[in-house]
Amino acid sequence: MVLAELGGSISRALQQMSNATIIDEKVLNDCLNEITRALLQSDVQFKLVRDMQTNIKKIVNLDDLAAGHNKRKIIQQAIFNELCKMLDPGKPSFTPKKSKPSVVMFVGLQGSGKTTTCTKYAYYHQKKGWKPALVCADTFRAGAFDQLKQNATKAKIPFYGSYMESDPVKIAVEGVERFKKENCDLIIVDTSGRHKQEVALFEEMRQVSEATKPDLVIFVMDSSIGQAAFDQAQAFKQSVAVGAVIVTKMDGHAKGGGALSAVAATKSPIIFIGTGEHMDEFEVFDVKPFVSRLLGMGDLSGFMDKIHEVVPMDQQPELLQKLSEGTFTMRIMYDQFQNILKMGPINQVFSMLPGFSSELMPKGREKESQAKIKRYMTMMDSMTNEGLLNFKGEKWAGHNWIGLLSVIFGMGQNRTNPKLMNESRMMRIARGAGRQLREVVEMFEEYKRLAKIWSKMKGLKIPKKGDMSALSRNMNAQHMSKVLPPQMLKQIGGMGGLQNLMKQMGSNKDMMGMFGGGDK
Ligand SMILES: Nc1nc2c(ncn2[C@@H]2O[C@H](COP(=O)(O)OP(=O)(O)OP(=O)(O)O)[C@@H](O)[C@H]2O)c(=O)[nH]1
Repeated sequence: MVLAELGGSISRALQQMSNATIIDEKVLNDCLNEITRALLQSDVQFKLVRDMQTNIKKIVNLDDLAAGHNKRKIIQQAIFNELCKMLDPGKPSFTPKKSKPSVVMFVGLQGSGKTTTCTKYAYYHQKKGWKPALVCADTFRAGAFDQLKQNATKAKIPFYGSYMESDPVKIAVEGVERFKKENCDLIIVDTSGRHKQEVALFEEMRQVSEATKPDLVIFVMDSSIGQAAFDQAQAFKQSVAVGAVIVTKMDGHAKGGGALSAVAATKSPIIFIGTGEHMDEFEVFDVKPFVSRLLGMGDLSGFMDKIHEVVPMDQQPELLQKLSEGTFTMRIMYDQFQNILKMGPINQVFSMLPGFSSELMPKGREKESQAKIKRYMTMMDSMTNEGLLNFKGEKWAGHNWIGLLSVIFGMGQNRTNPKLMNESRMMRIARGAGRQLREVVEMFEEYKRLAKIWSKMKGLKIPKKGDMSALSRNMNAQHMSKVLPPQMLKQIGGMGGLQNLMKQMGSNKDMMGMFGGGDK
């Protein structure tokens, strides 16, 4: 994932500092130099990096800190805050209100992903009960209207545009008027991304903006543009009142530091990120959880939200009921595998867990893990005929997705040969699924390990959507150590490392803040 390397480098710099016995000027400088180098390599603008370094040095004056102060904590907090500051211009963007018509104009260079992002933005709001509409005011690029029309049709969103009209201002005004009459509450205007001359493009943006009077102008940028981001964002800002940024292609291999520069240039927050070509690959952007993930501190609230997002509402009470009965069946495992596959890029989910930056997840493992789940599901499909999906190998109580993920990533406990059922039944399952007997045995091993791990998760309940208090009450190192899979605990540095991590984050409340939580 984008910025993963940056996160990895910063985490390492912090870790090295934590390993030092005494935190003196040299240790602090080494740590800051390492972070500076990482930021510059990620294409973050030089001035921003220099300012960050100066600010941290101002906050962390080692001479002034009395002996009793936890210097590590203060330094880490300062770095965390400065990174957040870089991404947070300090004022929120305009937020459209449902049932009150808002006009949102999208600007950005051709190829930035503007048209795709317009549809994603519309689709996102449509799912939340809005009535969005799309207007294509790009008359420069042949095919622009067709592309928007195609996207809009797929998402069942009304659209407006013209093959004949060459005046973008006229189309924009007509489209906005029409959709206002039709009571649409989110009217999205897509604009050109290229002109014969750059000056003409910016003049056109100014005119469209003047004529449609948008409530919000969103600047769309490709995360891979590097150092060019600052100038590009600033150029748009000088022509129109950019109020928010959306960064696209965060799923690629770009360095991504340009995103930070765009925030500085426009003094506007990033509100969403694009993480793929598909309509659903679009995420709300929150600074604190993002930086938290970047530094390998996890984003538990995002993780929980993701779970609530993918476990269908109607399945949630039934699942919880079954769980409280303490019965873990193959059917439950099957359903949860299905949900995990829906969770989207598994890497992304993984990076929300504390102790992991996404860099720690080796490339290629993602596909392997997904293939493994699919393989197990095929075998379980063949069990349906055997009536085995209600099979209960272990009694268990409590549930935890961290455990499930750990199993999928092969980080569970020692393998033991499960004598769960006789060989002839297993042979039948293998034949039915067109797989080897050894693979069926492997699946049962996974099942057994899963049940065993989950049985240890008793007590950590997934809180209701938006309610993090239950989780926060449960959060102490002792509990976390039981909840985290052994491999993950090892990554953090064992019980000591976990206690350290939690101490460094300060109180539970602070920690939930770091994890993007707190009751919302
Ligand atoms: N991987 C990935 N591809 C994306 C993302 N967003 C857009 N794209 C792709 O980027 C390419 C360009 O996107 P468009 O939406 O056509 O770009 P545009 O900026 O609207 O271009 P103009 O309409 O010419 O101004 C398309 O192939 C999109 O599918 C993203 O978040 N991730």
